[in-house]
This record gives sequence, structure tokens and C-alpha cells, in this order.
Amino acid sequence: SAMSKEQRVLQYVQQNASRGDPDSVLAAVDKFGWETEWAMNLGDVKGAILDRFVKETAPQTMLELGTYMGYSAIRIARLLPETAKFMTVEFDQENAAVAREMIEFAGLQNRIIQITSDTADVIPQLKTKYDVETLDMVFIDHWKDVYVRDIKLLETNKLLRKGTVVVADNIIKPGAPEYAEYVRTCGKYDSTFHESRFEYSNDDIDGLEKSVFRG
Ligand SMILES: O=c1[nH]cnc2c(O)c(F)c(-c3ccc(F)cc3)cc12
Ligand SMILES: [Mg+2]
Repeated sequence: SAMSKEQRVLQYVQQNASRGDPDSVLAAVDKFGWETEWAMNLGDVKGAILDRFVKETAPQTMLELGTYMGYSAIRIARLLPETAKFMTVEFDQENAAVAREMIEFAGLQNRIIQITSDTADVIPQLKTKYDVETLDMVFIDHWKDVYVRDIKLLETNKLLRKGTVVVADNIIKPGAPEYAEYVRTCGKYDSTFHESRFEYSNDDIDGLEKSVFRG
């Protein structure tokens, strides 16, 4: 069909949510996900857990790996003060374009620095090109096969400090077993698994891993 699924979700948001109202945008994406077409957004159930972590951490500097349509970027940014620096990285140009419009509709374009690139290229540039010293919080939700590569890149580029909170999606479905093994056994993190439900599913289990860097 002419429009991609992501474009269909964006159109639904533009026709059913209120411009400048992030909660109405999230509600519209979730309604579409539950009732019309499944999509790989974090969703409302796991989203509520991430909300709690963001509120508890109150990060001034935050990084998201994997923007997709912008759902979790909006979810996070709506909880951050104007003074916070929040960067989200997406490799797929089409998804990044949809995300830009979704974020703009939500009115959060001034609170989100959207980067369209490979995370492996961006992470080593964060200090120099994006004026980051260290990160207070990271949300990993891109491709499970590069979770370990990227958290190690964050370590070697000295972007983590004592207490940095790293949250990762999809620990169960589709699963990130090497990542879970790494953060739980490498000795550098205090890591906890938070069981939840797979996005837009009543039955399937998934969960978030929350790993605090020991410094
Ligand atoms: O690639 C992904 N990036 C980020 N998040 C994802 C996700 O939440 C998924 F459920 C899935 C997923 C897709 C198809 C399935 F059958 C199961 C999970 C994939 C991703
Ligand atoms: Mg995910």
C-alpha cells in the first residue's frame, strides 16, 4: 500500500490526538497498536515502568538508542525539564522521518535532539560533537544484536559514571540473552530485571533490564 505502517500510525495520531499534547499522542499510538495494527513501540504497559525509572532518575543528560516512530522519545521527553539534554538515535531514515513529525506534533521538538545515524558512529562523537560529559540515563531499544556492542562503546568512551542508569527493552521477546548475561555478570553494574508484558499483547511476557553503573 502507499503508506508504510509507521506512516499509518502517524496519520492516525494527526487525526485523533491533540497537537502539543504528548499524552494524547501516546494514547493514540497505543490505541492503534491495541486495536488496529501491532507495532514495535515500547507501549503503555512497559512504558509505565520506564516512566517510573525516568521520574526516579530525573536525568539532565539522557540518550536513547532506537527512536523508531518516536513513541518512547515522547514518553521520556514529556517527563524531562526544558533544561535537560535528550538525544535519540535512529539508523532508518524512513522511521526517523516519521518520528520527526510525531515529535513535532507532540510539541517536543525543542526537548529532543534527533540524530539519524548508526549508533556505533554517534556514541564516540557524543563528547566532542554533542557536548556531553557523562550520561545520567540511557534507554536501549534498537537491535538486540548490537546491545552489547553499544553498552561497551558507552563504557570505553567514558560516557557512564557512578550511578548512570541503563534501561534496555526486549530482554525476553525477541530476547537479548547476551546483553542480560553481560550486564548481570561483568561486575560493572547492579542489574535488575523487571518483568512485564510484550507490547500490545495480553499474553506474551517481556521485560526491561535496569542496570546501574558502579563507576
Ligand atoms: O527491532 C526492535 N527494536 C526495538 N524494539 C523492538 C521490539 O520492542 C520488538 F517487540 C521487536 C519484535 C519484532 C517482531 C517480533 F516478532 C517480536 C519482537 C523488535 C524490536
Ligand atoms: Mg523494543
